[in-house]
Amino acid sequence: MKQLIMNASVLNEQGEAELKSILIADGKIAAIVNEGSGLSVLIPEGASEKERHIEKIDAQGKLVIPGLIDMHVHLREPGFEYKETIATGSRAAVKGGFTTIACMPNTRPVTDNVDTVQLVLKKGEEAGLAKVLPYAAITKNELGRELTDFEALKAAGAIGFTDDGVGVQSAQMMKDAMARAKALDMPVIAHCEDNTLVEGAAVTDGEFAKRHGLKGIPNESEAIHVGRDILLSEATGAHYHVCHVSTEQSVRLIRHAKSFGIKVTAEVCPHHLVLSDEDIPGLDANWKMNPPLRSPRDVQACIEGLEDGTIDMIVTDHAAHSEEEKAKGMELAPFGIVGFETAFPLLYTKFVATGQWTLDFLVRRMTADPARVFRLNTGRLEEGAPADLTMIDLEQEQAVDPQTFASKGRNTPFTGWKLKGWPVKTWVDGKLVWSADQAN
Ligand SMILES: NC(=O)N[C@@H](CC(=O)O)C(=O)O
Ligand SMILES: [Zn+2]
Ligand SMILES: [Zn+2]
Repeated sequence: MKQLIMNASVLNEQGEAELKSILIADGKIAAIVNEGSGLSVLIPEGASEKERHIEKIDAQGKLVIPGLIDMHVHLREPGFEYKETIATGSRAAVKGGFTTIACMPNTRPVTDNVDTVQLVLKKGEEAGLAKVLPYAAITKNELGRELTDFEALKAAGAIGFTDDGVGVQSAQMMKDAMARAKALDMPVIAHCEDNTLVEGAAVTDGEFAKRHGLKGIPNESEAIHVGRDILLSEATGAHYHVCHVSTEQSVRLIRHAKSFGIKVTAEVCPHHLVLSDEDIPGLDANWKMNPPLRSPRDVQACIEGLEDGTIDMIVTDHAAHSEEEKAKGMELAPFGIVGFETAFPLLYTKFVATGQWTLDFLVRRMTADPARVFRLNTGRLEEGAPADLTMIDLEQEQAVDPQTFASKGRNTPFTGWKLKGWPVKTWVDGKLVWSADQAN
């Protein structure tokens, strides 16, 4: 059946909002016409009764954008279903306006084999919500000792290689990985962390660590890998994508590499754009993630990097943990926070509502830019594109309440934050997969 979203506020090429009607047919955007053009332009003359039947949805002037894309998420299945499952994670994703999500391989077993890649794809399809794209591990068990079978993993449907959760410690291993990825025209996505510089620390090396007598994670532990891997990307020609950039030094290195035409791309998380270590209220592990919250100067560098295109896209690094795990305190709890259900309103409120960014800029960094970097057939509002769409109520203001999350994870530092710009409906391939007014 065809659907018509009427009175939708749509951003045009110039980033200006215009009122449009969007016709969806066969899971695709069939037409986008000026509001008020009438149905006659959409229904061919002599159309049958069936062709004339269109379900109408009145957007009432709300924003409709391409479905958000999140290229860095943890869905925990298989192996850690008590934290999250592919079904609960996908539901949290579409509730947050995300229609395509790429999940990390630090599951149990690690997604280092064909069966697990296929299992993730199958569970993603069964959930029938967001499009779930699996990454495969670079090394077996993410132990950094032996490369996985890149050819077979690509053939099974993996979209890139990463040992996220841990850095690949050996430069030779990373170089071999990039050479093989290059031969297969696949990206290498890297969690950048030199273990010899970290040694069990939980927070950044800075004011907060000093005040609480904690060991610190220095900026160089990230940037050393970024610098090393940029050189390896140059040597091998591989597409190298930097995970969750958090330091001024990493931004500087990536900017420099891009100016030399090296094939490096990068992502940043909302929390690294909005919070610094100075905001951490105490030893609450809901403020613990990897990389850690850095100094205000690093936050500023990440914002500037995103603004000038050094950093290509925003990702959530959605990483659910159980309440018991997070109750262990700052030093013992696992790293990671959830992100799907707060990302858009958080960034809209902090950067767009304040006038620092245009709405179009924020939307591009969460849709067209990740689609371009990872060559995905989505992320654009265009005739013929898949009908992956998100409707957002820019006026609705609401406090973040983790008890209402669709995710199993409640681990967020944003509890109680009053935010605007909440997603209200999400379509994937033309199917309405989430609607605020139908949610319980
Ligand atoms: N980001 C995190 O703090 N945690 C991630 C791992 C990771 O992304 O490195 C996790 O799997 O929990
Ligand atoms: Zn990581
Ligand atoms: Zn991650």
